[in-house]
Amino acid sequence: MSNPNIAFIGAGNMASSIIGGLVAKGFDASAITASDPYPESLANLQKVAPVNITDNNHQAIAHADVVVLAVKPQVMKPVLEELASSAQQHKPLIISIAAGIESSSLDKWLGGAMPIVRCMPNTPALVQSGATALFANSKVTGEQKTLADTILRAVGIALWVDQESALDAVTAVSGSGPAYFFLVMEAMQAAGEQLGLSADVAKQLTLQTALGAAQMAIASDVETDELRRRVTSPGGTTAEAIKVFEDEGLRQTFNRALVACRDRSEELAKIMDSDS
Ligand SMILES: NC(=O)C1=CN([C@@H]2O[C@H](COP(=O)(O)OP(=O)(O)OC[C@H]3O[C@@H](n4cnc5c(N)ncnc54)[C@H](OP(=O)(O)O)[C@@H]3O)[C@@H](O)[C@H]2O)C=CC1
Ligand SMILES: O=C(O)[C@@H]1CCC=N1
Repeated sequence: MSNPNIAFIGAGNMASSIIGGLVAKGFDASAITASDPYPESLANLQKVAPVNITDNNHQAIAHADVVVLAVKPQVMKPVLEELASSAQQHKPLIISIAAGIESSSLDKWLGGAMPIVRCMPNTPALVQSGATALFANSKVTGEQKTLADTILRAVGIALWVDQESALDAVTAVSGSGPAYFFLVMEAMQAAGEQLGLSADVAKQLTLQTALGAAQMAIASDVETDELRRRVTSPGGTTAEAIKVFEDEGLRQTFNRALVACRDRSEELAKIMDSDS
Protein backbone atom coordinates (compact mmCIF):
# COMPACT_ATOMS: atom_id res chain seq x y z
CA MET A 1 0.00 0.00 0.00
CA SER A 2 1.79 3.13 -1.19
CA ASN A 3 -0.12 5.91 0.59
CA PRO A 4 -2.09 4.46 3.52
CA ASN A 5 -4.62 6.50 5.47
CA ILE A 6 -3.58 6.34 9.10
CA ALA A 7 -5.84 7.24 12.04
CA PHE A 8 -4.50 7.82 15.53
CA ILE A 9 -6.94 7.38 18.42
CA GLY A 10 -5.45 9.57 21.17
CA ALA A 11 -3.24 12.55 20.38
CA GLY A 12 -0.92 12.53 23.37
CA ASN A 13 2.82 12.11 23.82
CA MET A 14 3.31 8.91 21.87
CA ALA A 15 0.97 9.78 19.01
CA SER A 16 2.86 13.10 18.65
CA SER A 17 6.21 11.31 18.70
CA ILE A 18 5.22 8.79 16.03
CA ILE A 19 3.39 11.32 13.85
CA GLY A 20 6.30 13.77 14.12
CA GLY A 21 8.68 11.06 13.03
CA LEU A 22 6.46 9.86 10.18
CA VAL A 23 5.99 13.35 8.74
CA ALA A 24 9.68 14.20 9.09
CA LYS A 25 10.36 11.00 7.16
CA GLY A 26 8.13 12.13 4.28
CA PHE A 27 4.73 10.59 5.15
CA ASP A 28 1.92 12.79 3.86
CA ALA A 29 0.40 14.65 6.84
CA SER A 30 -2.91 14.95 4.97
CA ALA A 31 -3.23 11.15 5.04
CA ILE A 32 -3.01 11.17 8.84
CA THR A 33 -6.01 11.87 11.10
CA ALA A 34 -5.77 12.16 14.86
CA SER A 35 -8.70 11.98 17.22
CA ASP A 36 -8.81 13.14 20.81
CA PRO A 37 -11.61 14.58 22.95
CA TYR A 38 -9.36 17.31 24.27
CA PRO A 39 -8.78 20.35 22.01
CA GLU A 40 -5.49 21.15 23.76
CA SER A 41 -3.95 17.78 22.80
CA LEU A 42 -5.03 18.29 19.19
CA ALA A 43 -3.67 21.86 19.14
CA ASN A 44 -0.34 20.64 20.52
CA LEU A 45 -0.22 17.89 17.90
CA GLN A 46 -0.80 20.39 15.12
CA LYS A 47 2.32 22.23 16.26
CA VAL A 48 4.17 18.99 15.44
CA ALA A 49 2.55 18.34 12.04
CA PRO A 50 -0.41 19.66 10.01
CA VAL A 51 -2.48 16.47 10.29
CA ASN A 52 -6.28 16.25 10.15
CA ILE A 53 -7.86 16.47 13.58
CA THR A 54 -11.21 15.51 15.02
CA ASP A 55 -12.82 14.82 18.37
CA ASN A 56 -14.85 12.00 16.82
CA ASN A 57 -13.16 8.59 16.90
CA HIS A 58 -15.66 7.09 14.42
CA GLN A 59 -14.95 9.85 11.92
CA ALA A 60 -11.20 9.35 12.37
CA ILE A 61 -11.28 5.67 11.42
CA ALA A 62 -13.99 5.84 8.72
CA HIS A 63 -11.49 5.82 5.82
CA ALA A 64 -8.45 4.49 7.64
CA ASP A 65 -6.35 1.60 6.34
CA VAL A 66 -4.55 1.58 9.67
CA VAL A 67 -5.77 2.61 13.11
CA VAL A 68 -3.11 3.31 15.74
CA LEU A 69 -4.48 2.98 19.26
CA ALA A 70 -2.58 5.56 21.32
CA VAL A 71 -4.77 6.04 24.38
CA LYS A 72 -3.82 5.03 27.91
CA PRO A 73 -4.39 1.37 28.77
CA GLN A 74 -6.94 2.36 31.40
CA VAL A 75 -9.36 3.87 28.83
CA MET A 76 -8.76 1.37 26.02
CA LYS A 77 -11.76 -0.88 26.77
CA PRO A 78 -14.52 1.79 26.62
CA VAL A 79 -12.84 3.45 23.64
CA LEU A 80 -12.77 0.20 21.65
CA GLU A 81 -16.24 -0.98 22.65
CA GLU A 82 -17.55 2.34 21.39
CA LEU A 83 -15.55 2.02 18.14
CA ALA A 84 -16.38 -1.63 17.45
CA SER A 85 -19.29 -0.99 15.06
CA SER A 86 -17.16 1.23 12.80
CA ALA A 87 -14.14 -1.06 12.99
CA GLN A 88 -16.19 -4.11 12.03
CA GLN A 89 -17.45 -2.36 8.89
CA HIS A 90 -14.12 -2.36 7.04
CA LYS A 91 -11.73 -4.10 9.45
CA PRO A 92 -8.69 -1.80 9.18
CA LEU A 93 -5.34 -2.97 10.50
CA ILE A 94 -5.24 -2.15 14.21
CA ILE A 95 -1.88 -1.21 15.72
CA SER A 96 -1.93 -0.90 19.50
CA ILE A 97 0.94 0.81 21.26
CA ALA A 98 -0.62 0.43 24.72
CA ALA A 99 1.46 -1.14 27.46
CA GLY A 100 0.18 -4.43 28.80
CA ILE A 101 -3.10 -4.93 26.96
CA GLU A 102 -3.16 -8.24 25.12
CA SER A 103 -4.27 -8.53 21.51
CA SER A 104 -7.01 -11.00 22.56
CA SER A 105 -8.57 -8.32 24.81
CA LEU A 106 -8.32 -5.69 22.06
CA ASP A 107 -9.93 -8.12 19.63
CA LYS A 108 -12.76 -8.95 22.03
CA TRP A 109 -13.55 -5.27 22.67
CA LEU A 110 -13.53 -4.55 18.93
CA GLY A 111 -16.04 -7.30 18.22
CA GLY A 112 -13.68 -10.09 17.11
CA ALA A 113 -11.71 -11.31 14.09
CA MET A 114 -9.70 -8.10 13.75
CA PRO A 115 -6.16 -7.95 12.30
CA ILE A 116 -4.13 -6.64 15.23
CA VAL A 117 -0.48 -5.74 15.58
CA ARG A 118 0.50 -5.07 19.15
CA CYS A 119 3.72 -3.17 19.55
CA MET A 120 5.84 -1.30 22.03
CA PRO A 121 7.54 1.82 20.63
CA ASN A 122 9.31 4.56 22.58
CA THR A 123 9.38 8.36 22.55
CA PRO A 124 12.66 8.81 20.61
CA ALA A 125 10.41 7.99 17.63
CA LEU A 126 9.99 11.77 17.54
CA VAL A 127 13.56 12.11 16.28
CA GLN A 128 13.44 8.92 14.20
CA SER A 129 15.56 7.12 16.77
CA GLY A 130 12.81 4.97 18.20
CA ALA A 131 13.00 1.29 19.04
CA THR A 132 9.86 -0.77 18.55
CA ALA A 133 9.08 -4.45 18.96
CA LEU A 134 5.97 -5.80 17.24
CA PHE A 135 3.73 -8.86 17.44
CA ALA A 136 1.06 -9.79 14.87
CA ASN A 137 -2.06 -11.86 15.60
CA SER A 138 -3.20 -14.57 13.19
CA LYS A 139 -5.57 -12.26 11.25
CA VAL A 140 -2.77 -9.95 10.08
CA THR A 141 -1.91 -10.47 6.41
CA GLY A 142 1.60 -10.31 5.02
CA GLU A 143 0.80 -6.95 3.40
CA GLN A 144 -0.50 -5.56 6.70
CA LYS A 145 2.59 -6.79 8.50
CA THR A 146 4.72 -4.95 5.96
CA LEU A 147 2.59 -1.85 6.47
CA ALA A 148 3.01 -1.93 10.26
CA ASP A 149 6.72 -2.52 9.78
CA THR A 150 6.97 0.44 7.39
CA ILE A 151 5.17 2.78 9.81
CA LEU A 152 7.27 1.90 12.83
CA ARG A 153 10.49 1.64 10.83
CA ALA A 154 9.92 5.22 9.64
CA VAL A 155 10.59 6.32 13.20
CA GLY A 156 13.45 4.03 14.19
CA ILE A 157 14.27 0.34 14.33
CA ALA A 158 11.48 -2.25 14.29
CA LEU A 159 11.91 -5.85 15.47
CA TRP A 160 9.26 -8.60 15.39
CA VAL A 161 8.76 -11.01 18.29
CA ASP A 162 7.08 -14.44 17.96
CA GLN A 163 5.63 -14.52 21.47
CA GLU A 164 3.27 -11.75 22.56
CA SER A 165 4.44 -12.17 26.16
CA ALA A 166 7.90 -10.89 25.11
CA LEU A 167 6.36 -7.41 24.84
CA ASP A 168 6.31 -7.13 28.64
CA ALA A 169 10.10 -7.51 28.70
CA VAL A 170 10.39 -5.17 25.71
CA THR A 171 8.45 -2.56 27.69
CA ALA A 172 10.96 -2.92 30.53
CA VAL A 173 13.95 -2.49 28.21
CA SER A 174 13.03 -0.05 25.45
CA GLY A 175 9.44 1.16 26.00
CA SER A 176 10.26 2.68 29.37
CA GLY A 177 14.01 2.73 28.71
CA PRO A 178 14.33 6.36 27.57
CA ALA A 179 13.24 7.42 31.07
CA TYR A 180 16.15 5.49 32.61
CA PHE A 181 18.66 7.22 30.38
CA PHE A 182 17.07 10.62 31.06
CA LEU A 183 17.36 9.89 34.78
CA VAL A 184 21.05 9.05 34.34
CA MET A 185 21.50 12.30 32.40
CA GLU A 186 19.74 14.28 35.14
CA ALA A 187 21.97 12.68 37.77
CA MET A 188 25.18 13.28 35.78
CA GLN A 189 24.29 16.90 35.12
CA ALA A 190 23.54 17.49 38.80
CA ALA A 191 26.78 15.77 39.85
CA GLY A 192 28.74 17.86 37.34
CA GLU A 193 27.24 21.00 38.82
CA GLN A 194 28.14 19.80 42.30
CA LEU A 195 31.72 19.56 41.05
CA GLY A 196 31.60 23.23 40.06
CA LEU A 197 30.62 23.18 36.36
CA SER A 198 28.00 25.63 35.15
CA ALA A 199 24.58 24.11 34.43
CA ASP A 200 25.03 24.73 30.71
CA VAL A 201 28.47 23.14 30.50
CA ALA A 202 27.38 20.14 32.63
CA LYS A 203 24.36 19.65 30.39
CA GLN A 204 26.19 19.91 27.07
CA LEU A 205 28.95 17.56 28.18
CA THR A 206 26.47 15.03 29.57
CA LEU A 207 24.22 14.95 26.50
CA GLN A 208 27.05 14.79 23.97
CA THR A 209 28.69 12.03 26.00
CA ALA A 210 25.42 10.04 26.00
CA LEU A 211 25.05 10.52 22.24
CA GLY A 212 28.68 9.64 21.57
CA ALA A 213 28.55 6.51 23.73
CA ALA A 214 25.35 5.28 22.04
CA GLN A 215 26.65 6.00 18.53
CA MET A 216 29.94 4.32 19.33
CA ALA A 217 28.22 1.24 20.77
CA ILE A 218 25.97 0.96 17.68
CA ALA A 219 28.86 1.41 15.24
CA SER A 220 31.29 -0.84 17.08
CA ASP A 221 31.90 -4.51 16.40
CA VAL A 222 32.86 -5.12 20.04
CA GLU A 223 30.50 -5.45 23.00
CA THR A 224 29.74 -2.64 25.45
CA ASP A 225 31.75 -4.24 28.26
CA GLU A 226 34.86 -4.05 26.06
CA LEU A 227 34.09 -0.43 25.14
CA ARG A 228 33.81 0.31 28.86
CA ARG A 229 37.17 -1.37 29.51
CA ARG A 230 38.78 0.79 26.81
CA VAL A 231 37.73 3.94 28.71
CA THR A 232 38.90 2.49 32.01
CA SER A 233 42.67 2.91 32.17
CA PRO A 234 44.26 0.69 34.84
CA GLY A 235 44.88 2.76 37.94
CA GLY A 236 43.18 5.73 36.30
CA THR A 237 40.16 7.89 36.95
CA THR A 238 37.27 5.89 35.40
CA ALA A 239 38.08 2.83 37.50
CA GLU A 240 37.33 4.85 40.64
CA ALA A 241 33.88 5.80 39.35
CA ILE A 242 33.08 2.29 38.12
CA LYS A 243 34.09 0.85 41.48
CA VAL A 244 31.54 3.09 43.21
CA PHE A 245 28.79 2.01 40.77
CA GLU A 246 29.62 -1.69 41.21
CA ASP A 247 30.00 -1.47 45.01
CA GLU A 248 26.65 0.31 45.27
CA GLY A 249 24.90 -2.39 43.28
CA LEU A 250 24.05 -0.58 40.04
CA ARG A 251 23.52 -3.82 38.12
CA GLN A 252 21.19 -5.23 40.78
CA THR A 253 19.32 -1.92 40.83
CA PHE A 254 18.77 -2.16 37.06
CA ASN A 255 17.62 -5.76 37.42
CA ARG A 256 15.11 -4.84 40.11
CA ALA A 257 13.87 -1.84 38.14
CA LEU A 258 13.31 -3.79 34.93
CA VAL A 259 11.58 -6.65 36.78
CA ALA A 260 9.25 -4.11 38.43
CA CYS A 261 8.51 -2.58 35.03
CA ARG A 262 7.89 -5.97 33.39
CA ASP A 263 5.64 -6.99 36.30
CA ARG A 264 3.56 -3.83 35.95
CA SER A 265 3.08 -4.53 32.25
CA GLU A 266 1.87 -8.06 33.09
CA GLU A 267 -0.34 -6.66 35.84
CA LEU A 268 -1.96 -4.16 33.45
CA ALA A 269 -2.89 -7.07 31.18
CA LYS A 270 -4.54 -8.92 34.09
CA ILE A 271 -6.40 -5.82 35.36
CA MET A 272 -7.71 -5.10 31.87
CA ASP A 273 -8.67 -8.71 31.25
CA SER A 274 -10.48 -9.13 34.56
CA ASP A 275 -12.32 -5.93 33.65
CA SER A 276 -13.71 -7.44 30.48
N1 LIG B 1 4.84 7.56 26.79
C1 LIG B 1 5.62 6.57 26.38
O1 LIG B 1 6.86 6.67 26.44
C2 LIG B 1 5.03 5.33 25.80
C3 LIG B 1 3.67 5.09 25.86
N2 LIG B 1 3.15 3.96 25.30
C4 LIG B 1 1.71 3.73 25.32
O2 LIG B 1 1.15 4.73 24.51
C5 LIG B 1 -0.16 4.99 24.96
C6 LIG B 1 -0.34 6.48 25.05
O3 LIG B 1 0.59 6.96 26.02
P1 LIG B 1 0.97 8.49 26.09
O4 LIG B 1 1.00 9.05 24.73
O5 LIG B 1 2.14 8.61 26.98
O6 LIG B 1 -0.34 9.03 26.87
P2 LIG B 1 -1.03 10.44 26.75
O7 LIG B 1 -1.91 10.56 27.96
O8 LIG B 1 -0.03 11.49 26.47
O9 LIG B 1 -1.94 10.28 25.43
C7 LIG B 1 -3.18 9.67 25.39
C8 LIG B 1 -4.15 10.63 24.76
O10 LIG B 1 -5.40 9.99 24.58
C9 LIG B 1 -6.41 10.93 24.93
N3 LIG B 1 -7.70 10.30 25.16
C10 LIG B 1 -8.31 10.01 26.33
N4 LIG B 1 -9.53 9.46 26.10
C11 LIG B 1 -9.67 9.38 24.75
C12 LIG B 1 -10.72 8.93 23.90
N5 LIG B 1 -11.86 8.47 24.40
N6 LIG B 1 -10.53 8.99 22.56
C13 LIG B 1 -9.41 9.48 22.03
N7 LIG B 1 -8.39 9.95 22.80
C14 LIG B 1 -8.52 9.89 24.13
C15 LIG B 1 -5.81 11.61 26.13
O11 LIG B 1 -6.44 12.79 26.52
P3 LIG B 1 -6.25 13.25 28.10
O12 LIG B 1 -4.79 13.26 28.42
O13 LIG B 1 -6.81 14.62 28.15
O14 LIG B 1 -6.99 12.23 28.91
C16 LIG B 1 -4.40 11.87 25.63
O15 LIG B 1 -4.32 13.04 24.84
C17 LIG B 1 -0.37 4.29 26.28
O16 LIG B 1 -1.21 3.19 26.08
C18 LIG B 1 1.03 3.86 26.69
O17 LIG B 1 1.01 2.63 27.36
C19 LIG B 1 3.93 3.05 24.63
C20 LIG B 1 5.28 3.25 24.55
C21 LIG B 1 5.95 4.37 25.17
O1 LIG C 1 4.99 4.29 31.52
C1 LIG C 1 4.21 3.73 30.73
O2 LIG C 1 3.25 3.06 31.17
C2 LIG C 1 4.41 3.86 29.25
C3 LIG C 1 4.62 2.52 28.60
C4 LIG C 1 6.06 2.48 28.22
C5 LIG C 1 6.54 3.84 28.45
N1 LIG C 1 5.62 4.57 28.99
